[in-house]
Amino acid sequence: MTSTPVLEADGLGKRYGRRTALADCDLHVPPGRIVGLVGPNGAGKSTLLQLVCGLIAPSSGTLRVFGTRPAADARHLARVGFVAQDAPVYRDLTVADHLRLGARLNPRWDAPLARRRLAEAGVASDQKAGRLSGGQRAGLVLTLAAAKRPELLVLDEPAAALDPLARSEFLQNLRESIAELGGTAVLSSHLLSDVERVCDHLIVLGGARVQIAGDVQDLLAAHHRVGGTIVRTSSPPPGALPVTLEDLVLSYLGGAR
Ligand SMILES: Nc1ncnc2c1ncn2[C@@H]1O[C@H](COP(=O)(O)OP(=O)(O)OP(=O)(O)O)[C@@H](O)[C@H]1O
Repeated sequence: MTSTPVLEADGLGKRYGRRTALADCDLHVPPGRIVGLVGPNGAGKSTLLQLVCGLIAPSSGTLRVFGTRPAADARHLARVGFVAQDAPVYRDLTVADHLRLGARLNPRWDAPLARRRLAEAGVASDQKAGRLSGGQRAGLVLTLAAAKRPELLVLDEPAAALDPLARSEFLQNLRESIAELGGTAVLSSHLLSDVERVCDHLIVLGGARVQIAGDVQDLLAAHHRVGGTIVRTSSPPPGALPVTLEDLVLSYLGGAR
C-alpha cells in the first residue's frame, strides 16, 4: 500500500510580475519526514512555504498537500500549522491571550500541550508578547502552531534571529514538539548545522529550482568525494571518501550559479 505524499509538486512555478521565484519544481515528500529547506537568499524558500500553506497561488504547475490543493477548505487548513518568518505575534496581547485566541480558532486545540511547550520555552503567561525575548517569542509562536495539532508543521527560518544558546533551546523544543505531534515538518534555514541536527529529508533550492531533494541518509550514501569533486554514484571508485551534508549542499548550490 502506498501512502499519500504530504507534499507533491509537479512543474511548480511562481512568478511575481516578471521575477521568477520558483520554476519547474518537482517534489515528493512522504509522511513522517522532517524536511530541511535550504538555499541562498532569494532562492524561493519563503515562496515555496507560502505556496504550501495556500497563502499564495502557483503561476504554473501543480502543488498538492495531503493529496489536494493547499488550504482547500477549513478541514485542510486545520491540518497545517505555519510559523512565518520573524515569528509574528500581537505585541499588546499577553501570552495567555494568544493561547485563548488559539483555543477559539482551532478545533483540535491541545491546551495541555500548549502549557507544556510554553514551560519548556520559559515563557510566562502574563507577559505581553511584545516584551518577550527573541527566543521566548519563537517559543510562543512554535507553541501556537503545535497546539493546533497539525499533521504538517511549516516553519520559515524560525531560529534565524536567535543567539546560539536560544537557538539550541528552540531546536530542542522543536524536536520535542515534532516528536509529540508525530507528523511531518518542513523548516527553512540558512544554518546547515540546524538542518543536520533536526532534519532527515533535504530540499536544496538554488536559482529558483530544486537542485536536489531526498532523504538525507540516501543522499549521503549516494554521493562521494572523488579527488576534489563530489560525484553521485552507486559504485564509488577506490579511494572515494564519504561526504558531509555541507559538502553536498555546497556542491549543488555551486552548480546552480
Ligand atoms: N511579494 C513579492 N513580490 C515581488 N517579488 C517577490 C515577492 N516575494 C518574493 N519575491 C522575490 O522572489 C524571489 C524569491 O524570494 P523568497 O523570499 O521566496 O526567497 P527566500 O529563499 O525565502 O529568501 P531569504 O532566504 O532571503 O528569505 C526573490 O527574488 C524575491 O525578491
